[in-house]
Amino acid sequence: MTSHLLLDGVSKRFSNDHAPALDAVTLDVAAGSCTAILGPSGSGKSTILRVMAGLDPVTSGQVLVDGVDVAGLAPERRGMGMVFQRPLLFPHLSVLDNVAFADRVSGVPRAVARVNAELYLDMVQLGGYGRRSVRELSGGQEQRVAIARALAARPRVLLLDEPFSALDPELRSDMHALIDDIRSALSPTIVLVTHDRDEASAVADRIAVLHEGELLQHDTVDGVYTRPASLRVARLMGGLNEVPGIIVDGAHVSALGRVRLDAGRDVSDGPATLVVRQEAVGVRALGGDAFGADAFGRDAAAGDVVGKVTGIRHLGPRRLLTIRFGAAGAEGAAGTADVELNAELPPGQGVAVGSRVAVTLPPAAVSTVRA
Ligand SMILES: Nc1ncnc2c1ncn2[C@@H]1O[C@H](COP(=O)(O)OP(=O)(O)OP(=O)(O)O)[C@@H](O)[C@H]1O
Repeated sequence: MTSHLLLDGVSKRFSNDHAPALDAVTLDVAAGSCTAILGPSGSGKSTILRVMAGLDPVTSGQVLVDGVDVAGLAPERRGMGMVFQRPLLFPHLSVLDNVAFADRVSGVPRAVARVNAELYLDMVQLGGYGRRSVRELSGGQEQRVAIARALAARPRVLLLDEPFSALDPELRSDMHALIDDIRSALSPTIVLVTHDRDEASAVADRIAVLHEGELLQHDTVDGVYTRPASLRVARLMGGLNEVPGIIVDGAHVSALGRVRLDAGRDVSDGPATLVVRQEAVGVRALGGDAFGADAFGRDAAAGDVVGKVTGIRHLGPRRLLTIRFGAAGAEGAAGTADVELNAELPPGQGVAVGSRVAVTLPPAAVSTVRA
């Protein structure tokens, strides 16, 4: 029950007066995998799902399921199930009959359809709720029924359009676990639209980043976080550190000094902006204990660069430090502009505004983006 899904150069224009909602998007989703479509409001996330589902026709390009162009197929014949932000259940039907609906439409006798529906209700942990009216359900339960109803049509591709955005954080993480269960039991190909990067990384194997209808990057979760294809992707993924400079002999040179780059990256000479996640920056209080990411260790002094803490912001139990380098902070490479880095620290040892700290940038976490 799984299919390979390919968008090949898909564009969608709602009107000639406006920019396209999708602009020559090529997106390859492997059978049985889960891709999250992430992007700001208006970037084309819902449109991409709607053209996959056949709810909107493409302007150009193709949607291929297992290599077959589905342009001529009506939505219900594409082997896809869709779940929307609002569950859109049939209010006049019981929970069980909502889930049995797809079987009933395709001519399965009521008794058999109801037995099948029970199986899908069990899968979404609503066994025993079948006789209820949908009006008696909580928001999270309604969304589970909507998922069971989509699964009962045995889709090879499951399209989820922000289905959890109206739920509170605890329910959302229950739903993420439910998606894992569904993947283990049925292995459908899943495309999930979300504007929440934490949700994308919790649920998906890969993230596709959309901006103004353009696919900026489709990569593993680690890939989009630690090897962003552009500064826009880095920012959309919540990256805070951008250090302008120049690559010379395999190292990035800036106010941070020379930062060695992983040999596997593009290290050809020329202007480039260094990006490094705030969680990956190792910080050590000078003269004090080490803290920050353990992997860098307190003895990793060789690559350290010294700066001054100019700000601290609490992020729940963690803290986000702003550290300044260069003439206004501490030691920096002569002749280069001042620069700031952000470093996210786990709970534990304190550091005060004004303290001097040594910062380590592990080569595996450092990436560069061409200007
Ligand atoms: N039916 C339509 N008619 C005209 N323009 C549309 C239509 N649907 C979407 N658009 C436009 O296409 C672009 C992409 O819209 P879309 O709904 O796909 O974005 P989105 O990323 O899902 O946004 P959001 O996160 O706010 O839901 C927007 O500029 C939107 O105004």
